[in-house]
Amino acid sequence: MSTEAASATRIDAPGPRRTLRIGTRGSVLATTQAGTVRDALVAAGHPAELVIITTKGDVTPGPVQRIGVGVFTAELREALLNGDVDIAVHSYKDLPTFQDPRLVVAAVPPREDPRDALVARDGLVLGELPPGSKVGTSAPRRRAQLAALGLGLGLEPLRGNIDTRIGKVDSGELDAIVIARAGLSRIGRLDRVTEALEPVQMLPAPSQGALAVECRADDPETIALVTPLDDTASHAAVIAERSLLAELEAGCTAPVGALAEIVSSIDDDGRVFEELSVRGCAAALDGSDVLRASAVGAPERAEELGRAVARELLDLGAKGLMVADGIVPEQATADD
Ligand SMILES: NCc1[nH]cc(CCC(=O)O)c1CC(=O)O
Repeated sequence: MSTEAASATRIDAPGPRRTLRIGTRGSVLATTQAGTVRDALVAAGHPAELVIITTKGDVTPGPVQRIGVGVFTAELREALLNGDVDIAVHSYKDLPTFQDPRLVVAAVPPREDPRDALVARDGLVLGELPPGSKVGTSAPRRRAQLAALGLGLGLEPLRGNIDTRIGKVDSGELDAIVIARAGLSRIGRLDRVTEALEPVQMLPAPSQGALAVECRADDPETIALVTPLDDTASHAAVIAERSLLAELEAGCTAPVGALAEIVSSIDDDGRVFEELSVRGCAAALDGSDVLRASAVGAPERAEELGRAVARELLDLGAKGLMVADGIVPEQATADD
């Protein structure tokens, strides 16, 4: 077979094999996450490579609340819209709730355990930390819920990548930190978790532990390649949690927690069926008050369930609680 014939065969084949370009931030966590998407695409026979993109959140020090909306995601979305990459992989909770109509989240891969994790000195759990212990976390949601526990902990600001954060416990600068368990899991550091915080004490950030695999809305070819990576249960949970957040008109720096989970129920005839349980909370920043609400229903009604829980929180006075604390929803962004 001549070279010409070989190349003619390739051109005639359905869907010529271009290498898919996957945009990601450059941190170990981000490249590990995006690497799982690349590996899944390659395993399915679609060549793919990572393209590192630096975001404002990577280069700007200081509290993320002050830097602006979408600090970890705006440049990735720009690269996607410009056609510099075909796919962007984000930590879902870093995405603003506003969805650009030119982009679609084509897949939510199976979610990691969404809980927050305590990484404390000497293997301590939360209840063993003496009053006055220095606990690092910048997310208002975590600060508020920790304060509400009434343990007398000293809450300290915390930013930087996961290793930097853990380093503050190792050096003795802090007694403990609270970070997403999913981040530790993805980079193989679960051994450092001294307690996974139960959602009754600490509801995670909406969509924590989930990835968003985003494509251009006008690129059906890439969307079709990415769709098989979607996990229906994870996707439904994230839709519920984010519609809750959107209905509250709050961003990821608001003291709002949400967790949706598929649970098994039994009907009158003894048949097992699946439902989506949605829990949400809105807290005063100082932890003086935490409002809670929940709903259960068919997973197909994820968006509606999330909104219903949000409306119940609003009826209970969530807006006043958050606005009184100086949280301006329009400025809210992700540092959770
Ligand atoms: N912007 C911070 C951020 N974005 C995603 C994660 C962890 C992984 C996840 O929740 O999916 C983290 C770190 C943290 O909250 O401790």
